[in-house]
Amino acid sequence: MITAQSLRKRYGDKVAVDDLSFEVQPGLVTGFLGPNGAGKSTTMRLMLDLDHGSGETLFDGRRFDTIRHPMREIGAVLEAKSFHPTRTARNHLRMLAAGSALPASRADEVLEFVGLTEVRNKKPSGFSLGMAQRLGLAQALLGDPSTLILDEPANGLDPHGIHWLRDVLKSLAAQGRTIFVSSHLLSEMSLMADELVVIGRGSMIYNGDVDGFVKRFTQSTVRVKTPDASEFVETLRGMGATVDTVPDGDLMVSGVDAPTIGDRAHDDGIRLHELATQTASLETAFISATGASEEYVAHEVNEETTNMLTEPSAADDTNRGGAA
Ligand SMILES: Nc1ncnc2c1ncn2[C@@H]1O[C@H](COP(=O)(O)OP(=O)(O)OP(=O)(O)O)[C@@H](O)[C@H]1O
Repeated sequence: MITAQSLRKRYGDKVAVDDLSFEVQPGLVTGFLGPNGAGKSTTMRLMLDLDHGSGETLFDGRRFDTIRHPMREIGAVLEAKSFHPTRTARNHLRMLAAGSALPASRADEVLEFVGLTEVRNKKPSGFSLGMAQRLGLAQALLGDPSTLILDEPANGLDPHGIHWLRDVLKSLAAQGRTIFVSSHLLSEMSLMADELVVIGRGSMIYNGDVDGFVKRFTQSTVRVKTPDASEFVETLRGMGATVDTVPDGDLMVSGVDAPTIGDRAHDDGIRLHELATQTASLETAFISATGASEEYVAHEVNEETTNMLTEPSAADDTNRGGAA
């Protein structure tokens, strides 16, 4: 288990991580989410003593600096391409294995596991981002650690690679390991993570299970298919529901749950052909939860803002005229 307590980090006047405390449980995948610049990488660096700040992180009750062979307990990948510039992938891992009193054969095992056996004698400087991610994971798994901390491990992987990574992390968690992983791929995170830590501008927004996050930050909608729609709409609005009609005539109802709608339809003799609760996506919940804490806000995409990219300004016209 990881216990992070009161983590804080400033860069000059800027507070990058602001009093973050959370626990990461073994046996589960915990996703670490936040908009760009929210402080995820800084938090991970603080956890691993790679950055100076305040607060404390305990791994199964012990501080990082008291662990004799950290690679055998904590596997981490914070930067995809941080490998020795001249060594081959295999030698890079063999050196690390030696430093942690692990057998050299372990390098080949983890290379095989991540699918890099064919390129093991090549230098990682020539690797694609996806290959570098696989090598990073191999490095993290070298010491068969009980804890994994991975910053954006899916970045650069193709769809097969992402699918593979998900299966790997879920099965490592099922073995009882503690997995803490950041990602911007929310659809992937919704398939992979059991728990979430969500931050914005360095502060905690949510810590708990994925379903709880979606429920807290979105409103579920009930799709109602009925031949008596025009009659039932008024009833539903009278119950305080918000009702929209979609093109096929179904009603999209929010503010009242499906059992309440079904009971009322039954009482009023309304015929229901379908009643389905539609839960919002993790992406919708993320946007709702972190919108106010977004640091880098782009223009909304509409015709006017798109034209900013394509229409030459008056000044440009003048310049072009001058140059002609
Ligand atoms: N070395 C640094 N010097 C100054 N400011 C920094 C430094 N590193 C990070 N920051 C600032 O700290 C804040 C948190 O950055 P961090 O990289 O931890 O965010 P992040 O959540 O990992 O972002 P992203 O999702 O874009 O990778 C940002 O505002 C960033 O500009």
